[in-house]
Amino acid sequence: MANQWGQKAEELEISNKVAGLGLNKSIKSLNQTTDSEESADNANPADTSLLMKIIRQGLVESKLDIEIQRKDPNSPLYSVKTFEALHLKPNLLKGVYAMGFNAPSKIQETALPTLLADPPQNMIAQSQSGTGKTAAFVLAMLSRVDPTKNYPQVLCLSPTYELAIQTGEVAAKMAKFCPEIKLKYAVRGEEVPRGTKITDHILIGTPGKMMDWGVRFGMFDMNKIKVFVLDEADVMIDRQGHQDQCIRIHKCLPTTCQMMFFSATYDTAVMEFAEIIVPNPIIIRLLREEESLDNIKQYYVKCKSPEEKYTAICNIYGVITIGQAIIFCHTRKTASWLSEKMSSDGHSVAVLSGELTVEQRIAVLDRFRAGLEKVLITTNVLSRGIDVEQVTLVVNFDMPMDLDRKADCETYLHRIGRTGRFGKAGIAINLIDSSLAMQICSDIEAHFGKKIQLLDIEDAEEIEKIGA
Ligand SMILES: Nc1ncnc2c1ncn2[C@@H]1O[C@H](COP(=O)(O)OP(=O)(O)OP(=O)(O)O)[C@@H](O)[C@H]1O
Repeated sequence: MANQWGQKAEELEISNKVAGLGLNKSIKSLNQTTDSEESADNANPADTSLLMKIIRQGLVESKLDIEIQRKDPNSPLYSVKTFEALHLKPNLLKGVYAMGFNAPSKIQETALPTLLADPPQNMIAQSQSGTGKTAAFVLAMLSRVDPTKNYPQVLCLSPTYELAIQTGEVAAKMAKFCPEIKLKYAVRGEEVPRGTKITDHILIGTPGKMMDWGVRFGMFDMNKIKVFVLDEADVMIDRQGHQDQCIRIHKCLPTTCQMMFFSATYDTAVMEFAEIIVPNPIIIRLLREEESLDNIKQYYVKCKSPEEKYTAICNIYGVITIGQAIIFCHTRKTASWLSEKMSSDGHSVAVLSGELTVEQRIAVLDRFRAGLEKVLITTNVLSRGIDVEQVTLVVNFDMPMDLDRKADCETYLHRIGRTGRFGKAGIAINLIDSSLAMQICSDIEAHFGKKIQLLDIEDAEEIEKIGA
């Protein structure tokens, strides 16, 4: 059965998974601001997570420490350096190795012994995208199942259809040698006739479907659920609709149910919510590798119009040798105007903005990574998460600002900052065409305490110096 289920995941090739699923529609409906070409083009968090998952090429290793908080000092806590030390069922261990995992990742070292311990421990875990969270909770889910009992024992909630499918695929692969474990997607399109009792052991899906099956139609007994996983907890809880559904599902779970919340980020409100609904949790956080502005030479150029901004970019290009560049615009309209202008002047340009499906975004990023285009013009759909080593120049065609038109320092950092892994030197150029943009630039300078120098774009010698 696990195979059959795995087959379903495999049948859904990336193109099927991400295209034609109304994702484009969901981007628009979830994020009103992307509706107009002329309004700020921002990222939808669920789409960003999906994009990150799909484009990731492997594990993000971290040398940073894990921070652990536990309310109950008696709860066991130890870490493992090998998967054998977890005493998994042999076929599960075989599945883990078949996936090419030789040793637990940093977050897995700490999370797994706790997740597998008896009596079960609740956990709230945070670590950045790509550090092995999904693999950790999926392994815990599979380990907890008693396959001799034919009813749902594990629920795993994801914010969207596509993210649920991603998690399901990991579970299917890991359970490859455990055909006795039955898994089922609780997502749109999956129908169970009324009056049927679900016999699968693990349900992975979205809150609406899970509510319908478990709470509204009683297709399984919520009281028998042993493990409840909330994946992408920040995205789940951030959206009011999901938060209500999560609470309603959670209320029907037995007090003995083990809760596992996993997320790349938790803002304060989300963490407060998590701590309310997860009794006595062990909280683990893998400190994230922060971006920094060290190694980045920052400049601003005064311009009077978008045309002058364009000329500024051309002047810079004419004088210094640039590996690859990313240019950030505020709206889709500006992004497409700029790309047309640059293309007609013979630059090889790619555009990545909010109207593209996740599949199209991946294609654009793949081409850019491969160096097929030298310039990537984008909006805030890509402020974070693209570590392209060869990018040497970042241009803020429009300065990042929040909804109150104030400096958005965090976005600025994500746009131009580098992590230690990609710590090569870079150049950032801010194009300033209004007093508001100037104000934002000064606020950013003050915020980071790092000088942003004026660059005279007419002066080739000066431009040459920045490339040196
Ligand atoms: N122990 C491991 N050894 C090698 N590769 C691993 C290990 N654990 C996970 N991976 C791989 O690393 C990548 C990232 O893992 P995973 O998807 O579990 O991260 P994540 O933290 O859940 O990311 P996200 O926040 O985007 O969901 C995947 O390709 C996964 O197959």
